[in-house]
Amino acid sequence: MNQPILQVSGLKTYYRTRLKENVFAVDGVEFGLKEGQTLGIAGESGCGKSTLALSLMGFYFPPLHYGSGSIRINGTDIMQLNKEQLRSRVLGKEIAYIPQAAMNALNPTLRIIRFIEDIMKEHRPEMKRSDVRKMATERFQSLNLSPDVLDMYPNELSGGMKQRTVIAISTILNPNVLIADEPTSALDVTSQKAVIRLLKDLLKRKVIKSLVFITHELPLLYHVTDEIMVMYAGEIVERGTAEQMIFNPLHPYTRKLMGSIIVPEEGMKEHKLAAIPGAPPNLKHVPEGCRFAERCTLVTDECRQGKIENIHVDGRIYRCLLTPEMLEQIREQEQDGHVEQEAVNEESQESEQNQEESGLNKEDVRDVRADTDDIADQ
Ligand SMILES: Nc1ncnc2c1ncn2[C@@H]1O[C@H](COP(=O)(O)OP(=O)(O)OP(=O)(O)O)[C@@H](O)[C@H]1O
Repeated sequence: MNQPILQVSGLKTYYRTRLKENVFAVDGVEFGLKEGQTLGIAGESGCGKSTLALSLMGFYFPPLHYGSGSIRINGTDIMQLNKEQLRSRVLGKEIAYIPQAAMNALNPTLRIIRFIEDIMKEHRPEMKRSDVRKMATERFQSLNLSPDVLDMYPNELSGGMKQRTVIAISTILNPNVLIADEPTSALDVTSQKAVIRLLKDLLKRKVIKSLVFITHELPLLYHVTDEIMVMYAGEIVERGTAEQMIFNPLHPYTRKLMGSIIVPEEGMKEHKLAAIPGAPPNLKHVPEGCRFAERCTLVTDECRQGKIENIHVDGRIYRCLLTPEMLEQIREQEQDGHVEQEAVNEESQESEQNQEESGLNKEDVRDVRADTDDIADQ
């Protein structure tokens, strides 16, 4: 297949606090992204998702610092570029980033067209204002956004429309990679679906060539991305296809994450939640061995020693000492226990006590996917 558009190797980045302590927020991250690929990044709050996004953009401004590793975009290691080269050659063109809550950061005193004019002034100074407007109008029309929006102020737009407008502005230079950080959070379900439809449209029309979608809602990614990576305490602990990660997660953390997430969509409201006991480790003092060990029900002494290597199986990767066979055996035991528990609960009418250890009901996720696809096809 084609070469990766984005190739990240051994990336380590950290925050240097005012007290001169280091917070190792991204610690040895490796992954590649090819043309046409969509990759989801999921994990609890504070596991390093946004820091990874900032790092990929080369946004190293104190307190964030680059430690080591490489970030290659179309073969160019962006860590070898100076700030000016990064700004003129890479940002917005090769890789674009929509930060969390970007829609609330638009200057309220400017009409939408001004944001686009400013970008084009910087990157295509030869373009006349009238041509910029023509291009913006065509782009908005092609993405099913009303061109009337171009003459409106941000505060005149609804939350969902504002978010879609931000996405349209951020991709105006047709970046190879779009990184969207929690683009659907704080939106109602209808607006979430409209945002997802827009992202799919951007890919279909080849405005963008690949997508990285960051969220703490792992199941949401099933509708959006082909592959999913789960982050925990600065590391990638598992990567696989969306199908594998949602329905057959291997890493004990991914399994817990699947059992703990609130998905505000039809069909999932009945899903019983099981919070993950404990908290992630302090990233100022990362523990030896597996970083999830303190919260893992399958922990052994061995997990707390040395470096935990990635296991590669069936095209997926996970970081745990347990083999796939052992994990499968444990899953079967859990499921047996779960079925027995359900029978007891039915008898005693105490079904609320019944909490799943991991994994969603397959029908639930498929219902939501069908629902989203319906909307996407409209
Ligand atoms: N400016 C900062 N200075 C010091 N530490 C920081 C700073 N910003 C983030 N961190 C720490 O870096 C770690 C990773 O944070 P990050 O925001 O990347 O996580 P996240 O997974 O994106 O979380 P969320 O989903 O809440 O945005 C956390 O331990 C966080 O406390």
